[in-house]
Amino acid sequence: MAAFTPPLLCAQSSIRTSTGTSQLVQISTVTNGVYTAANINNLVKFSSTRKIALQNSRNVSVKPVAASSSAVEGATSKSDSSMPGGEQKTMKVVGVFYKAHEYAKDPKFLGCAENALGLREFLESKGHTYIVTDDKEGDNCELEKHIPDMDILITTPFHPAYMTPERLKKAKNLKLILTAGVGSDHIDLHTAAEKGMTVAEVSGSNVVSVAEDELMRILILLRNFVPAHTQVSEGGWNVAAVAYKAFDLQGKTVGTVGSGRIGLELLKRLKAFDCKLLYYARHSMGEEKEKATGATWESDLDKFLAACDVVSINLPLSDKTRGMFNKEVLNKMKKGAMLVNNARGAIVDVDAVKEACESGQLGGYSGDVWYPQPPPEDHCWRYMPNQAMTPHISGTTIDAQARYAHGVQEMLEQYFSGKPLPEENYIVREGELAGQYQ
Ligand SMILES: NC(=O)c1ccc[n+]([C@@H]2O[C@H](COP(=O)([O-])OP(=O)(O)OC[C@H]3O[C@@H](n4cnc5c(N)ncnc54)[C@H](O)[C@@H]3O)[C@@H](O)[C@H]2O)c1
Repeated sequence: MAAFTPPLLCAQSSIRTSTGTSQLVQISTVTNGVYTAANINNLVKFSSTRKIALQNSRNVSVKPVAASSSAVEGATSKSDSSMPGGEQKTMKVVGVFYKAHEYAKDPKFLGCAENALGLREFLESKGHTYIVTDDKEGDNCELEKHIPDMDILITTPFHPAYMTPERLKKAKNLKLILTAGVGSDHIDLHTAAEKGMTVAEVSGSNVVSVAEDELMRILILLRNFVPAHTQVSEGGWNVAAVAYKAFDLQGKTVGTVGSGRIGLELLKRLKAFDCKLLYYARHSMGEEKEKATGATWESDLDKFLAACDVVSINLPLSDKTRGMFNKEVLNKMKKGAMLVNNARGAIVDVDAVKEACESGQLGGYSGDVWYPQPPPEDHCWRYMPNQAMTPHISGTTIDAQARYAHGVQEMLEQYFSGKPLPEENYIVREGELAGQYQ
């Protein structure tokens, strides 16, 4: 790459972020001399001392700086063995999304099978074949027909296409699996790694959507909202039947298990409610984030559980977290504490949660994640007491759909032009699993 030149509209430029990393960005708009750069494409080696404000991973403000021949040491794009390297090969792309039927009319509803993440024109104009289906279960489903010759698979956690070792082994041409959203546990990541496949998701795309939803669930449980709403919808009126176990959030101890992107966003939101905030994590999130949230790190899970009135789970589903909230762990929580789980259904033991809701060990359980998805009609969580369950909705708001659809298109563009994907999106790369899945 040539030496740094002041950014022009629609040009690419290397910048150094406030966190010290260097990035290649696409300059898209300019207001009052401040350039907005989107589409962070690439990591480059770069030694400028210029600092810019990194607002979030996809939106950077860049002040133009005079050209300097010493600014760029040289851009080194890490090559990725799975990239087509700029070949013009046409590919078979398969997308698996939930069907929206009568709700699909609004074109902004990008996440459904009918609107196919808004990718059809983009893919077909490049000569690629784009097959989209919601039919993902069993040996005779539509997805199975395409597994042997698909090149790219796009899936979503909201309607997960379970990519078992058997399915991945049959997928002889499959090189790239993209998750429209966050959480790629529906893919057998170890097999994908063994087979040299790349798995990537749109990291950060729906973390605010989930954190807002978790805050809502915490309030819904504490206020005993669901029985109150059911009561009036059914023609009843009984204040006592709700008020006997309705509580304020203020003054309670609320904790998140996991303090990654969602855990942090939740803590930031909870700060306004004047509660005591704890987080359980493998590492401290650092002084700056602790100060910003007012949260305290507890590295001992037993002590953490014993202290919390409300616990929110914000972990990926991995070999280490599967079944983590079993009967023994639930019994370490305060009697009557509330549990919110928007992470993954399989992180908790289904029967242990049901029994704890029945016995009152859990004062309430709320979440939007199940295993499998969709769950059977007779799944016990639908019928247990003290629950505020929903289908998997928190990360698929219309706003989140726009972000993850954009993120998927961006990754496809990168892949087709032989460039690496945004660093933070990789879940499996060159045989290695991302840190959060280890
Ligand atoms: N319900 C939804 O719609 C929805 C949407 C987005 C994400 N999610 C789920 O939430 C999860 C978290 O998302 P995120 O964006 O915050 O991810 P993240 O990678 O930013 O954070 C995950 C955190 O968990 C920690 N962690 C992993 N294993 C751990 C262990 N064994 N013990 C303690 N900590 C551990 C990691 O160190 C990391 O800090 C996703 O993996 C996904 O499963 C759900």
